[in-house]
Amino acid sequence: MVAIVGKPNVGKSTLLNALVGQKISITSRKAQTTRHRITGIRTEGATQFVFADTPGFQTRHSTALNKSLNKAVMGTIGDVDVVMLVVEAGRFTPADAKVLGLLKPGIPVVLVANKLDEVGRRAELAPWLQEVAAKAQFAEIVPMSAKNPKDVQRVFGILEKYLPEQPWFYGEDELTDRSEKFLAGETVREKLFRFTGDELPYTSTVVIDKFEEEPSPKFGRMVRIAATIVVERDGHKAMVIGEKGERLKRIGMEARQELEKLMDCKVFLEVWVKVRSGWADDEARVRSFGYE
Ligand SMILES: Nc1nc2c(ncn2[C@@H]2O[C@H](COP(=O)(O)OP(=O)(O)OP(=O)(O)O)[C@@H](O)[C@H]2O)c(=O)[nH]1
Repeated sequence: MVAIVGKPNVGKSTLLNALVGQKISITSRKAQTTRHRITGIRTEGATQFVFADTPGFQTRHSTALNKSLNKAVMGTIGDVDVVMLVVEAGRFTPADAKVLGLLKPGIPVVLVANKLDEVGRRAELAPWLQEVAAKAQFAEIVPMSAKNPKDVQRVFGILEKYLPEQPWFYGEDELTDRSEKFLAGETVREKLFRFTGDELPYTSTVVIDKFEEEPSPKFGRMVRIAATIVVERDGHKAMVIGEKGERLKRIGMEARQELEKLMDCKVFLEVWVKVRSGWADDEARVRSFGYE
């Protein structure tokens, strides 16, 4: 069991997807796009790596949503064999220190200095590496780029050393223990953020209202999905819908195409947009949307 922790936007989801070898978690330029603990599984030779992705640790705002996110981080890091603490190479901020402070003593921590490709000259990194080495007893410090396949491959050999000998938890071909319904919500959310760029606040979410499966003589299997994008303001709703509904159409179309590939079946997807102002501050509502 490997936990991937770190403040928002350092590249945890990118790293998880690269390690699993297939897109499981969503990534975006916007901070805090990962809201759930997502398990990705990779079996390499005799070793099975089970990864837990965690939401970026939010320290700035303290809404009900953020409290629930922070609880999810705490829940993940308690019971794993090794923790990968992801930071950006050349930077160790107070937010990184805060995440480090949450880690349970006794569990080995591999410090991943990600986005190495953004560091101009590697020699410049040496003093920084020395500085961070003094911050804690890291099992290893790994400067790398989650976008470089060679670096990612090297990570398996590093993590392996910290894993116990025991039977595998999952089958060799399994990639995630997440349901298709969950993946449907994540996929719509990824497209939503991709097509709205930085305009839409991260408090917008996606709720799956319907997920019905039926056999189909023509396609083998068919799934009907209804999704609602919940935003906080009328202005955000207009933004999501776009001119003449173009943007919403695009979000729905791309999400449907991706889901058909992911689930290997015919998908009918309806996407609606609703306004719920202030939902991020309402604890009961946060729970009803599935964030505990
Ligand atoms: N240049 C470069 N960019 C990267 C690398 N890894 C991730 N990124 C980019 O960094 C941004 C954030 O990546 P994510 O994987 O979504 O980050 P995250 O830590 O999961 O973010 P949260 O979900 O907010 O916690 C995206 O634009 C990625 O493409 C890397 O090795 N090099």
